[in-house]
Amino acid sequence: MNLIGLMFRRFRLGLLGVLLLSVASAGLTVQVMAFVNERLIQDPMDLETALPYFAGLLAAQFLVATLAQIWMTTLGHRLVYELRRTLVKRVLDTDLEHLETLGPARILASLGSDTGHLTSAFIGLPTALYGVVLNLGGFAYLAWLSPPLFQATLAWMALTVAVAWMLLRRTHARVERAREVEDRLYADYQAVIEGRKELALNRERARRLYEEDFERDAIAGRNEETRADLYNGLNENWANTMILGVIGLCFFLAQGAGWADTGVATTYALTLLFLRTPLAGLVTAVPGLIGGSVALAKLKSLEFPEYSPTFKVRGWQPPATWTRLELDSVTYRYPGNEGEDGFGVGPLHLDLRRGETVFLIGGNGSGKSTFARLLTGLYRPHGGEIRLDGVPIGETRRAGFRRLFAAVFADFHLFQRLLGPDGFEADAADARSWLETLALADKVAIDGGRLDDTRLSQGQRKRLALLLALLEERPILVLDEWAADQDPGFRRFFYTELLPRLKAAGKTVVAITHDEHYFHVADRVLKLDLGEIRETTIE
Ligand SMILES: Nc1ncnc2c1ncn2[C@@H]1O[C@H](COP(=O)(O)OP(=O)(O)OP(=O)(O)O)[C@@H](O)[C@H]1O
Repeated sequence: MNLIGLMFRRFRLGLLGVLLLSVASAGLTVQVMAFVNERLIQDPMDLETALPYFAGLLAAQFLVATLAQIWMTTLGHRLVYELRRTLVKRVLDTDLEHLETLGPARILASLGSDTGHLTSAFIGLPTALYGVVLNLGGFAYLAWLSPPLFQATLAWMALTVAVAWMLLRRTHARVERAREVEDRLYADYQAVIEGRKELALNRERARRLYEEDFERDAIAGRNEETRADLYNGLNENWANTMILGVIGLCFFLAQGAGWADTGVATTYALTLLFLRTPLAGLVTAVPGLIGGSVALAKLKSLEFPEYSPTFKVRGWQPPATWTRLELDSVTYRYPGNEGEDGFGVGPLHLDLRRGETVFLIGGNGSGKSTFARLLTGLYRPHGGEIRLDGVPIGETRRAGFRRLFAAVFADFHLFQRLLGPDGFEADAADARSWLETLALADKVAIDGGRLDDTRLSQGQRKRLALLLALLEERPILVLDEWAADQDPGFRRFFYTELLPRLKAAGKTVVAITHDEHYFHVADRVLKLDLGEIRETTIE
C-alpha cells in the first residue's frame, strides 16, 4: 500500500486547499514583482499613489501566505496523526506468526523511526508543494518577462538539476543504509532495557554489549548519516551557488550580449533572488522527503496487512451451544535457519468436549506452547484440520473461532484495563469478588475499570492475568504453566478449589502443567511426546 497515495485520497480537499492558497500566494508575489518592475523601475508612478497600492499588495500577500502556512502546518500534523493511527492498526491486524518472524526490534524501529521520518516528510510535503507552485508561478513570470533570458535560465537550471539529482541518489543510498542500521540499534536498545538486571550483575557483559555491539551499530549509523548529510549539504550549496550564477549569467546576457534592457534584467534578477528562498526551501525539504520515501519502502517490506478501520469480527461466529472441538492430524513447523526446517509438531489429534478439564504435560521444548497457539487459532495449521462441531476452521472462520478462548500464556502481557464479555466494561462487583478469590484484594485496587497497580511479584501478576482472562467469560480457558509461579498454598487452592469451581460453571479448561500431584483433578491428562499427543492414565 502506498501511504502517500492513501493520504492524498483521504486529504484530497486539504491538499487542494494548499494548492489553491499556494497559487494565490504565488500570483500575489508575482504581482509584487511586476509592480516593482513596471511602476517603480520601468515607468515610475508618483509615490503617493504607488505606496498605498504597494502596501495593499504586500498586506494581501502576507495574509494569503500566512493562511497557506496555517493550512499547511495543520494539514501536515493531521497527516502524521493519520499515519500513526493507520500504522498501529495495521500492526494490530498482523498475524502473530508474521510478527514473530519480524521480531520486536524491527517493529519498534518502524513504529519509532519510520513514523519519525514520515512525520518530517509529511510536515515538509505541503511546504514543498507550496515551493513548487511558487517557483512555477515565478518561472512563468520570468518567461513572460524575457523569453531569451528564460531559455538561458532553463538550460542553466537543467545542468543544476542534473548534478543535484546525482547527489540526491547518493543521499538516498546512504539514508537507506542508515535505516538498516536503525533496526540493529533498536535491537541493542531492547537488550539494554530488557537485560538490565543481568547487565547490572555482570559489568563485563554490559561492557561488551556497549563497546562491541552497540558502538559498532552506532558508528555505522553515524557514518551513513554523516555522509547523507554531507551530500545533502553539498546539494544545497550547489543549488544556492547556481542560482547566484544564473543571476550573473542573465546580467551578462542582457548587458554584454544585448538580450534585454537593464530594467528587465533588474526585475529578472530580483525575481530570481526572491525565488532563491522557496527554491532553497524545496532543496531543504528533500532530505525529509528522501527519509520519508525510505521509511515508506521499509514499511512496505514489513508486509503489514492493509489498513482496515474496523475491529469487528465479521462472518462466522462459533455457536453458543458447541459441544466438541477436534484437532485432526494438525501439523505445524517453524521456519528454520537458512532454509533448514525448524521445530515441528504433529500430526496432532485431540477431541475436546465442552466442560472438560484437560491437562497437557510434556518435556521442555516438546511443543506445548506451540500447541496452545495452534489450539487457540493464533497459528495456522500447516496440515490437518481444526473442527468445531464438525465445521472446519479455515481462514474465514479463524477470527470468529478465536473468540472461544481466553488465555494466560507463559509470556503473558498484563493489561490494566478490565474487560467483561464482548469488550464491554467488566462488572465491578464481579471483578472485586475475583480479586478476593485470588487473594489480591489487599494488594490491588480497581479504579475506573482499571487495575491501579501492576507492579507486583510474578506470581501475583499471573493471578491478575487470570483475573483478566476470567472476566472475559470466554467458554475455553487456556493456561500455560499458570501455577508454576504460585506458592504451595495457592497452588493447592487453584487445583483443588478454583478449577473444580470453573468446571462446575461449565468452563472448558486446557492447562499446561508439570504438577503431577494434582493430575487427579483433570478429566484427562494428555502428553505431548515426539510431536504427538498421547492420552496418559491418571494414577
Ligand atoms: N517463534 C519460534 N520460531 C522458531 N522456533 C520456535 C519458536 N518458538 C518456539 N520454537 C521452537 O519450538 C520448540 C517448542 O517450543 P515450545 O515453546 O512450544 O515448547 P514447550 O513445550 O512449551 O517448552 P517449555 O516447557 O520449555 O515451555 C522449541 O524447540 C523452540 O526452539
